[in-house]
Amino acid sequence: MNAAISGVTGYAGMQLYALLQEHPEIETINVYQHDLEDAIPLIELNPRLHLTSPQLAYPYDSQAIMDDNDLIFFATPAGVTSELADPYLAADFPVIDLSGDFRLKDPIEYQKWYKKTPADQAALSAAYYGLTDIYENPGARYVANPGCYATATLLGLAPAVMCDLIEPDSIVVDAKSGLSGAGKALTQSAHFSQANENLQVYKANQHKHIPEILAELKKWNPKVKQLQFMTTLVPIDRGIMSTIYAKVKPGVTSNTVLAHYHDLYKDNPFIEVTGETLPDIKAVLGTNDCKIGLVLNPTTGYLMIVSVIDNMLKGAAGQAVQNMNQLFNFPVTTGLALTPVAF
Ligand SMILES: NC(=O)C1=CN([C@@H]2O[C@H](COP(=O)(O)OP(=O)(O)OC[C@H]3O[C@@H](n4cnc5c(N)ncnc54)[C@H](OP(=O)(O)O)[C@@H]3O)[C@@H](O)[C@H]2O)C=CC1
Ligand SMILES: CC(=O)N[C@@H](CCC(=O)OP(=O)(O)O)C(=O)O
Repeated sequence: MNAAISGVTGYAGMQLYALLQEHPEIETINVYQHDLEDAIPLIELNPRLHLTSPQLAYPYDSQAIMDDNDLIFFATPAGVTSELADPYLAADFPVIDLSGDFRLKDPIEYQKWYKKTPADQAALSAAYYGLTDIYENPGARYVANPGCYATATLLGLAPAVMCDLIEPDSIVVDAKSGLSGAGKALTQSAHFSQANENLQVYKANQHKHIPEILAELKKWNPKVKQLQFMTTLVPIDRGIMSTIYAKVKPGVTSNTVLAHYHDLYKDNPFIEVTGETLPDIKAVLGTNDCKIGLVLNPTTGYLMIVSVIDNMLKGAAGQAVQNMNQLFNFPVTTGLALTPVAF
Protein backbone atom coordinates (compact mmCIF):
# COMPACT_ATOMS: atom_id res chain seq x y z
CA MET A 1 0.00 0.00 0.00
CA ASN A 2 1.00 3.64 -0.35
CA ALA A 3 1.69 5.97 2.57
CA ALA A 4 1.86 9.78 2.49
CA ILE A 5 4.01 11.85 4.85
CA SER A 6 3.70 15.54 5.57
CA GLY A 7 6.65 16.93 7.57
CA VAL A 8 9.51 14.77 6.25
CA THR A 9 12.05 17.55 6.80
CA GLY A 10 11.53 17.29 10.58
CA TYR A 11 13.07 14.85 13.06
CA ALA A 12 9.97 12.69 13.53
CA GLY A 13 9.16 12.74 9.79
CA MET A 14 12.68 11.57 8.91
CA GLN A 15 12.49 8.73 11.41
CA LEU A 16 9.09 7.78 10.07
CA TYR A 17 10.33 7.76 6.47
CA ALA A 18 13.16 5.39 7.46
CA LEU A 19 10.76 3.01 9.23
CA LEU A 20 8.30 2.97 6.34
CA GLN A 21 11.14 2.21 3.88
CA GLU A 22 11.68 -1.06 5.74
CA HIS A 23 7.98 -1.86 6.28
CA PRO A 24 7.01 -4.91 4.19
CA GLU A 25 3.43 -3.68 3.58
CA ILE A 26 4.50 -0.28 2.19
CA GLU A 27 5.04 -0.14 -1.55
CA THR A 28 5.49 3.62 -2.01
CA ILE A 29 6.07 6.52 0.37
CA ASN A 30 4.83 9.78 -1.12
CA VAL A 31 6.08 12.99 0.45
CA TYR A 32 3.96 16.18 0.45
CA GLN A 33 5.53 19.35 1.78
CA HIS A 34 3.65 22.46 2.81
CA ASP A 35 5.91 25.09 1.25
CA LEU A 36 6.38 23.59 -2.25
CA GLU A 37 4.71 25.09 -5.30
CA ASP A 38 5.92 22.38 -7.69
CA ALA A 39 7.26 18.86 -7.34
CA ILE A 40 11.02 18.72 -6.70
CA PRO A 41 13.44 15.82 -6.18
CA LEU A 42 12.93 14.53 -2.63
CA ILE A 43 16.68 14.47 -2.06
CA GLU A 44 16.74 18.25 -2.59
CA LEU A 45 14.00 18.72 -0.03
CA ASN A 46 15.83 16.58 2.51
CA PRO A 47 19.39 15.54 1.65
CA ARG A 48 19.61 13.47 4.85
CA LEU A 49 17.17 10.81 3.64
CA HIS A 50 18.68 7.53 2.42
CA LEU A 51 16.82 6.98 -0.83
CA THR A 52 17.01 3.70 -2.68
CA SER A 53 15.86 5.33 -5.93
CA PRO A 54 15.20 8.91 -7.10
CA GLN A 55 11.82 10.22 -5.99
CA LEU A 56 9.85 13.45 -6.08
CA ALA A 57 8.39 15.50 -3.24
CA TYR A 58 5.01 17.06 -4.04
CA PRO A 59 3.18 20.23 -3.00
CA TYR A 60 0.63 19.60 -0.27
CA ASP A 61 -2.79 18.75 -1.80
CA SER A 62 -5.34 16.80 0.22
CA GLN A 63 -7.21 15.48 -2.83
CA ALA A 64 -4.02 14.20 -4.50
CA ILE A 65 -3.01 12.63 -1.19
CA MET A 66 -6.30 10.75 -0.89
CA ASP A 67 -6.26 9.71 -4.57
CA ASP A 68 -2.73 8.29 -4.47
CA ASN A 69 -2.37 6.88 -0.95
CA ASP A 70 -4.00 4.61 1.60
CA LEU A 71 -3.18 6.79 4.60
CA ILE A 72 -1.33 9.95 5.62
CA PHE A 73 1.04 10.59 8.49
CA PHE A 74 1.29 14.18 9.71
CA ALA A 75 4.66 14.82 11.42
CA THR A 76 3.90 18.54 11.66
CA PRO A 77 3.82 20.99 14.57
CA ALA A 78 0.75 21.62 16.70
CA GLY A 79 -1.68 23.98 14.99
CA VAL A 80 -1.33 22.41 11.52
CA THR A 81 -3.73 19.45 11.48
CA SER A 82 -6.43 21.33 13.38
CA GLU A 83 -6.65 23.34 10.13
CA LEU A 84 -5.98 20.57 7.60
CA ALA A 85 -7.92 17.58 8.97
CA ASP A 86 -11.42 18.33 7.64
CA PRO A 87 -11.19 16.75 4.15
CA TYR A 88 -9.78 13.52 5.61
CA LEU A 89 -12.42 13.37 8.34
CA ALA A 90 -15.16 14.03 5.78
CA ALA A 91 -13.86 11.23 3.52
CA ASP A 92 -13.13 8.87 6.45
CA PHE A 93 -9.57 8.66 5.09
CA PRO A 94 -6.98 7.19 7.51
CA VAL A 95 -4.77 9.76 9.26
CA ILE A 96 -2.05 9.21 11.84
CA ASP A 97 -1.33 12.55 13.42
CA LEU A 98 1.92 12.82 15.40
CA SER A 99 1.06 16.29 16.70
CA GLY A 100 -0.94 17.15 19.79
CA ASP A 101 -3.88 18.71 17.91
CA PHE A 102 -6.32 15.81 18.39
CA ARG A 103 -5.11 14.28 21.66
CA LEU A 104 -7.28 16.34 24.00
CA LYS A 105 -11.03 15.92 23.66
CA ASP A 106 -11.95 19.29 25.13
CA PRO A 107 -11.31 22.30 22.83
CA ILE A 108 -11.12 24.66 25.81
CA GLU A 109 -8.39 22.52 27.41
CA TYR A 110 -6.50 22.52 24.08
CA GLN A 111 -6.69 26.29 23.86
CA LYS A 112 -5.52 26.65 27.45
CA TRP A 113 -2.46 24.36 27.16
CA TYR A 114 -1.46 24.84 23.51
CA LYS A 115 -2.40 28.53 23.19
CA LYS A 116 -3.74 27.79 19.71
CA THR A 117 -7.14 27.57 18.05
CA PRO A 118 -8.56 24.06 18.52
CA ALA A 119 -10.21 21.81 15.98
CA ASP A 120 -13.97 21.74 16.42
CA GLN A 121 -15.60 19.47 18.99
CA ALA A 122 -17.00 16.97 16.47
CA ALA A 123 -13.58 16.48 14.89
CA LEU A 124 -11.91 16.05 18.28
CA SER A 125 -14.56 13.51 19.27
CA ALA A 126 -13.95 11.48 16.09
CA ALA A 127 -10.24 11.05 16.86
CA TYR A 128 -8.88 8.02 18.71
CA TYR A 129 -6.01 8.42 21.21
CA GLY A 130 -3.59 5.80 19.90
CA LEU A 131 -1.73 4.60 22.97
CA THR A 132 -1.30 1.31 21.12
CA ASP A 133 0.27 -0.71 23.91
CA ILE A 134 -2.86 -0.22 26.03
CA TYR A 135 -5.78 0.38 23.65
CA GLU A 136 -7.24 -1.38 20.62
CA ASN A 137 -8.43 0.97 17.90
CA PRO A 138 -12.23 0.63 17.82
CA GLY A 139 -12.19 1.39 14.08
CA ALA A 140 -11.44 5.12 14.19
CA ARG A 141 -9.72 6.39 11.04
CA TYR A 142 -8.23 9.51 12.66
CA VAL A 143 -5.51 8.49 15.11
CA ALA A 144 -3.93 10.98 17.51
CA ASN A 145 -0.48 9.57 18.20
CA PRO A 146 0.41 10.21 21.87
CA GLY A 147 3.14 12.59 23.04
CA CYS A 148 6.57 11.23 23.93
CA TYR A 149 6.59 12.08 27.66
CA ALA A 150 2.95 11.01 27.89
CA THR A 151 3.76 7.61 26.39
CA ALA A 152 6.64 6.86 28.77
CA THR A 153 4.68 8.09 31.78
CA LEU A 154 1.37 6.37 30.96
CA LEU A 155 3.01 3.02 30.20
CA GLY A 156 4.91 3.31 33.49
CA LEU A 157 1.77 4.10 35.47
CA ALA A 158 -0.89 1.95 33.78
CA PRO A 159 -0.86 -1.17 36.00
CA ALA A 160 -0.45 0.84 39.23
CA VAL A 161 -3.39 3.12 38.40
CA MET A 162 -5.67 0.56 36.74
CA CYS A 163 -5.25 -1.93 39.60
CA ASP A 164 -5.56 0.73 42.33
CA LEU A 165 -2.13 -0.04 43.82
CA ILE A 166 -1.20 3.58 44.65
CA GLU A 167 -2.71 6.54 46.48
CA PRO A 168 -4.34 8.46 43.61
CA ASP A 169 -3.25 11.91 44.84
CA SER A 170 0.40 10.97 45.40
CA ILE A 171 1.76 10.74 41.83
CA VAL A 172 4.91 12.76 41.12
CA VAL A 173 6.64 12.50 37.72
CA ASP A 174 10.18 13.64 37.02
CA ALA A 175 10.70 13.17 33.27
CA LYS A 176 13.86 13.81 31.26
CA SER A 177 14.32 14.06 27.52
CA GLY A 178 17.11 14.32 24.99
CA LEU A 179 17.24 17.30 22.64
CA SER A 180 15.64 15.66 19.60
CA GLY A 181 12.35 15.77 21.54
CA ALA A 182 12.26 19.50 20.89
CA GLY A 183 12.39 19.10 17.09
CA LYS A 184 14.86 20.62 14.67
CA ALA A 185 14.30 24.32 15.37
CA LEU A 186 17.15 25.94 17.29
CA THR A 187 16.09 27.57 20.55
CA GLN A 188 17.95 29.31 23.38
CA SER A 189 17.95 26.14 25.52
CA ALA A 190 19.04 23.95 22.60
CA HIS A 191 22.24 25.87 21.75
CA PHE A 192 25.25 23.55 22.17
CA SER A 193 26.94 25.66 24.82
CA GLN A 194 23.69 25.90 26.81
CA ALA A 195 22.58 22.27 26.49
CA ASN A 196 25.93 20.50 26.68
CA GLU A 197 27.02 19.41 30.19
CA ASN A 198 23.88 21.02 31.59
CA LEU A 199 20.44 20.06 32.89
CA GLN A 200 17.52 22.42 32.26
CA VAL A 201 14.16 22.07 33.96
CA TYR A 202 11.49 23.66 31.78
CA LYS A 203 7.75 24.39 31.51
CA ALA A 204 7.25 23.89 35.26
CA ASN A 205 3.59 22.89 35.79
CA GLN A 206 2.80 24.13 32.27
CA HIS A 207 3.71 21.21 30.09
CA LYS A 208 1.03 20.30 27.53
CA HIS A 209 1.42 16.62 28.33
CA ILE A 210 -0.10 17.20 31.81
CA PRO A 211 -3.73 17.26 30.58
CA GLU A 212 -2.96 14.48 28.08
CA ILE A 213 -1.63 12.16 30.81
CA LEU A 214 -4.30 13.12 33.32
CA ALA A 215 -7.13 12.39 30.86
CA GLU A 216 -5.99 8.76 30.48
CA LEU A 217 -5.24 8.26 34.18
CA LYS A 218 -8.76 9.46 35.01
CA LYS A 219 -10.24 6.97 32.53
CA TRP A 220 -8.33 4.16 34.21
CA ASN A 221 -9.14 5.28 37.74
CA PRO A 222 -11.51 8.21 38.39
CA LYS A 223 -9.98 8.66 41.84
CA VAL A 224 -6.94 10.28 40.19
CA LYS A 225 -7.62 14.03 40.26
CA GLN A 226 -4.26 15.68 39.68
CA LEU A 227 -0.66 15.09 38.71
CA GLN A 228 2.67 16.64 39.68
CA PHE A 229 4.74 16.53 36.47
CA MET A 230 8.13 18.05 35.68
CA THR A 231 10.34 17.95 32.58
CA THR A 232 14.11 18.30 32.23
CA LEU A 233 16.19 18.68 29.08
CA VAL A 234 19.29 16.48 29.32
CA PRO A 235 22.36 16.64 27.05
CA ILE A 236 21.71 13.50 24.99
CA ASP A 237 20.44 13.23 21.41
CA ARG A 238 17.45 11.02 22.02
CA GLY A 239 15.67 9.07 24.73
CA ILE A 240 13.26 9.72 27.58
CA MET A 241 13.37 8.54 31.17
CA SER A 242 10.22 9.11 33.17
CA THR A 243 10.87 8.56 36.87
CA ILE A 244 7.59 8.26 38.71
CA TYR A 245 7.01 8.25 42.46
CA ALA A 246 3.74 7.29 44.17
CA LYS A 247 2.76 6.06 47.63
CA VAL A 248 1.44 2.50 47.62
CA LYS A 249 -1.86 1.62 49.31
CA PRO A 250 -1.70 -0.22 52.65
CA GLY A 251 -0.92 -3.92 52.18
CA VAL A 252 0.58 -3.54 48.69
CA THR A 253 3.97 -5.30 48.49
CA SER A 254 6.72 -5.47 45.87
CA ASN A 255 5.40 -8.86 44.81
CA THR A 256 1.86 -7.53 44.33
CA VAL A 257 3.17 -4.68 42.21
CA LEU A 258 5.36 -6.92 40.08
CA ALA A 259 2.57 -9.44 39.56
CA HIS A 260 0.22 -6.73 38.21
CA TYR A 261 2.89 -5.24 35.91
CA HIS A 262 3.82 -8.64 34.50
CA ASP A 263 0.17 -9.52 34.06
CA LEU A 264 -0.80 -6.37 32.11
CA TYR A 265 2.20 -6.55 29.79
CA LYS A 266 2.70 -10.31 29.47
CA ASP A 267 1.61 -10.53 25.83
CA ASN A 268 3.14 -7.23 24.74
CA PRO A 269 6.19 -7.68 22.48
CA PHE A 270 7.41 -4.11 23.08
CA ILE A 271 7.23 -3.77 26.85
CA GLU A 272 9.60 -5.39 29.29
CA VAL A 273 9.10 -5.18 33.03
CA THR A 274 12.61 -5.35 34.43
CA GLY A 275 11.66 -5.42 38.13
CA GLU A 276 14.30 -4.06 40.49
CA THR A 277 16.93 -4.07 37.74
CA LEU A 278 16.30 -0.49 36.66
CA PRO A 279 16.49 0.24 32.93
CA ASP A 280 18.63 2.96 31.37
CA ILE A 281 17.92 4.96 28.24
CA LYS A 282 20.48 3.17 26.04
CA ALA A 283 18.63 -0.11 26.63
CA VAL A 284 15.84 1.11 24.32
CA LEU A 285 17.62 3.44 21.89
CA GLY A 286 16.84 2.58 18.29
CA THR A 287 13.83 0.46 19.26
CA ASN A 288 10.08 0.79 19.68
CA ASP A 289 10.39 -0.71 23.17
CA CYS A 290 9.52 0.57 26.61
CA LYS A 291 11.31 -0.87 29.63
CA ILE A 292 9.88 -0.42 33.08
CA GLY A 293 11.72 -0.94 36.39
CA LEU A 294 10.09 -0.85 39.83
CA VAL A 295 11.44 -0.40 43.36
CA LEU A 296 9.28 -0.17 46.46
CA ASN A 297 10.82 1.54 49.50
CA PRO A 298 9.36 -0.23 52.57
CA THR A 299 10.45 2.64 54.86
CA THR A 300 8.64 5.46 53.07
CA GLY A 301 5.98 3.40 51.31
CA TYR A 302 6.92 5.02 47.99
CA LEU A 303 7.03 3.07 44.75
CA MET A 304 9.54 4.36 42.19
CA ILE A 305 8.78 3.46 38.59
CA VAL A 306 11.43 4.06 35.91
CA SER A 307 10.07 4.01 32.35
CA VAL A 308 12.38 4.50 29.37
CA ILE A 309 11.66 4.92 25.66
CA ASP A 310 13.31 6.27 22.53
CA ASN A 311 11.35 9.50 21.95
CA MET A 312 11.76 9.28 18.17
CA LEU A 313 10.42 5.71 18.03
CA LYS A 314 8.01 4.68 20.78
CA GLY A 315 7.53 8.40 21.49
CA ALA A 316 6.76 9.33 17.86
CA ALA A 317 7.45 7.43 14.59
CA GLY A 318 7.56 3.90 16.05
CA GLN A 319 4.23 4.25 17.79
CA ALA A 320 2.83 5.85 14.63
CA VAL A 321 3.79 2.74 12.63
CA GLN A 322 2.37 0.57 15.45
CA ASN A 323 -0.87 2.54 15.05
CA MET A 324 -0.81 1.92 11.30
CA ASN A 325 -0.30 -1.81 11.95
CA GLN A 326 -3.30 -1.79 14.26
CA LEU A 327 -5.46 0.22 11.87
CA PHE A 328 -4.72 -2.09 8.92
CA ASN A 329 -4.67 -5.33 10.91
CA PHE A 330 -1.01 -6.09 10.25
CA PRO A 331 0.80 -8.11 12.94
CA VAL A 332 1.76 -5.62 15.63
CA THR A 333 5.54 -5.97 15.24
CA THR A 334 5.55 -5.56 11.43
CA GLY A 335 8.37 -3.21 10.49
CA LEU A 336 9.21 -2.68 14.15
CA ALA A 337 11.52 -5.56 15.00
CA LEU A 338 14.40 -3.23 15.87
CA THR A 339 17.60 -3.89 17.80
CA PRO A 340 18.91 -1.40 20.37
CA VAL A 341 21.97 0.64 19.44
CA ALA A 342 24.56 -0.92 21.76
CA PHE A 343 26.72 2.14 22.54
N1 LIG B 1 10.58 14.99 18.28
C1 LIG B 1 9.92 14.17 19.07
O1 LIG B 1 10.52 13.42 19.88
C2 LIG B 1 8.44 14.08 19.02
C3 LIG B 1 7.67 14.89 18.20
N2 LIG B 1 6.31 14.78 18.22
C4 LIG B 1 5.47 15.62 17.40
O2 LIG B 1 5.70 15.33 16.03
C5 LIG B 1 5.54 16.53 15.26
C6 LIG B 1 6.84 16.78 14.50
O3 LIG B 1 7.87 16.95 15.45
P1 LIG B 1 9.39 17.15 15.07
O4 LIG B 1 9.72 16.28 13.93
O5 LIG B 1 10.14 17.05 16.31
O6 LIG B 1 9.36 18.68 14.58
P2 LIG B 1 10.35 19.42 13.59
O7 LIG B 1 10.27 20.85 13.95
O8 LIG B 1 11.67 18.76 13.59
O9 LIG B 1 9.66 19.19 12.14
C7 LIG B 1 8.42 19.76 11.84
C8 LIG B 1 8.01 19.41 10.41
O10 LIG B 1 6.76 20.03 10.11
C9 LIG B 1 6.93 20.90 8.97
N3 LIG B 1 6.11 22.11 9.14
C10 LIG B 1 6.42 23.23 9.86
N4 LIG B 1 5.41 24.12 9.77
C11 LIG B 1 4.45 23.57 8.98
C12 LIG B 1 3.19 24.01 8.51
N5 LIG B 1 2.68 25.19 8.85
N6 LIG B 1 2.48 23.18 7.71
C13 LIG B 1 2.95 21.97 7.37
N7 LIG B 1 4.18 21.49 7.79
C14 LIG B 1 4.90 22.28 8.60
C15 LIG B 1 8.40 21.26 8.95
O11 LIG B 1 8.75 21.68 7.64
P3 LIG B 1 9.91 22.78 7.39
O12 LIG B 1 11.16 22.00 7.13
O13 LIG B 1 9.43 23.53 6.23
O14 LIG B 1 10.02 23.61 8.63
C16 LIG B 1 8.99 19.91 9.35
O15 LIG B 1 8.98 19.03 8.24
C17 LIG B 1 5.22 17.65 16.25
O16 LIG B 1 3.85 17.84 16.35
C18 LIG B 1 5.79 17.10 17.54
O17 LIG B 1 5.14 17.66 18.63
C19 LIG B 1 5.69 13.86 18.99
C20 LIG B 1 6.39 13.04 19.81
C21 LIG B 1 7.83 13.12 19.92
C1 LIG C 1 12.58 18.03 24.78
C2 LIG C 1 11.29 18.68 24.37
O1 LIG C 1 11.21 19.88 24.19
N1 LIG C 1 10.23 17.88 24.19
C3 LIG C 1 8.94 18.36 23.77
C4 LIG C 1 7.94 17.21 23.72
C5 LIG C 1 7.89 16.50 22.41
C6 LIG C 1 6.59 15.70 22.23
O2 LIG C 1 6.26 14.58 22.43
O3 LIG C 1 5.68 16.36 21.93
P1 LIG C 1 4.39 16.87 21.34
O4 LIG C 1 3.36 16.83 22.39
O5 LIG C 1 4.77 18.27 20.98
O6 LIG C 1 4.04 16.02 20.18
C7 LIG C 1 8.35 19.34 24.80
O7 LIG C 1 8.65 19.26 25.97
O8 LIG C 1 7.47 20.11 24.38
